[in-house]
Amino acid sequence: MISINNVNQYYGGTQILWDLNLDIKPGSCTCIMGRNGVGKTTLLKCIMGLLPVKNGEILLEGEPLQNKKAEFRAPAGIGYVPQGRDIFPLLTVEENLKVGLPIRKDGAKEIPEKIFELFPVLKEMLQRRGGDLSGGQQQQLAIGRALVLEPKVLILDEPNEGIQPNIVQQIGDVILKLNKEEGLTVILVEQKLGFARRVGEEFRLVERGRVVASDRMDNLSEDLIRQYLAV
Ligand SMILES: Nc1ncnc2c1ncn2[C@@H]1O[C@H](COP(=O)(O)OP(=O)(O)OP(=O)(O)O)[C@@H](O)[C@H]1O
Repeated sequence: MISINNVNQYYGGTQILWDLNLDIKPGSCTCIMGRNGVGKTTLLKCIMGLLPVKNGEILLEGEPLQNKKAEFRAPAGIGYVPQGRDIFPLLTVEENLKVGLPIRKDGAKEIPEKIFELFPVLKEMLQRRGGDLSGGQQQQLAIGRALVLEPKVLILDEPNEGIQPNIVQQIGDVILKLNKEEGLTVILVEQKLGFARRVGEEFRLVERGRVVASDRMDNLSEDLIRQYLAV
């Protein structure tokens, strides 16, 4: 579904991603894990075209993405929920959700009802400003906004950071439903091991800008956790 081949990325003179290779299977839920600062967010931003890669390939269903502008990602079928959510605080919930509609190829003008089935709180708060929502509600809005495009792949960067446990549970339920029942491919940067084990089928461990271990989540051993995740 998404293949990343030998990607190198730099901030100025500092190299962050080193010949990084990653393969995401269609219909899988893959957790990208690793300690703080190893390059997980940088990797997602490269996939989204928000950061340039020096060399290497990023393929979506075999099509190269790495030289295409960021605006190409959403119409190509990639939904993105960035770290820190990044909703529009002065726009209403409804306006936030409608932002992506013009990109839809089918010309749909209305927010799909499914968004409100997944996140009923968004329907109750349609006219509320995004910035007035709680952190958890903003996260649900950010996920809802990405889903309005009915993407093929949903990429989430630490969706549970700073979120209260009952909303974390709900976000987990939504990810499982989208992935297991609807076959949506999910890529998730996740630090919380319990959450990663609950929703993830596959893991990729990142260390110093490289993927150092890839396997099924069932095979995430105590040894790997000690080596690459424990602080
Ligand atoms: N805009 C930037 N300019 C320079 N260096 C940066 C920039 N953004 C990130 N970095 C550095 O790149 C490295 C990787 O950062 P990145 O945010 O990708 O890590 P991460 O694995 O997502 O960490 P975290 O779990 O803390 O979010 C870090 O050393 C970070 O300090």
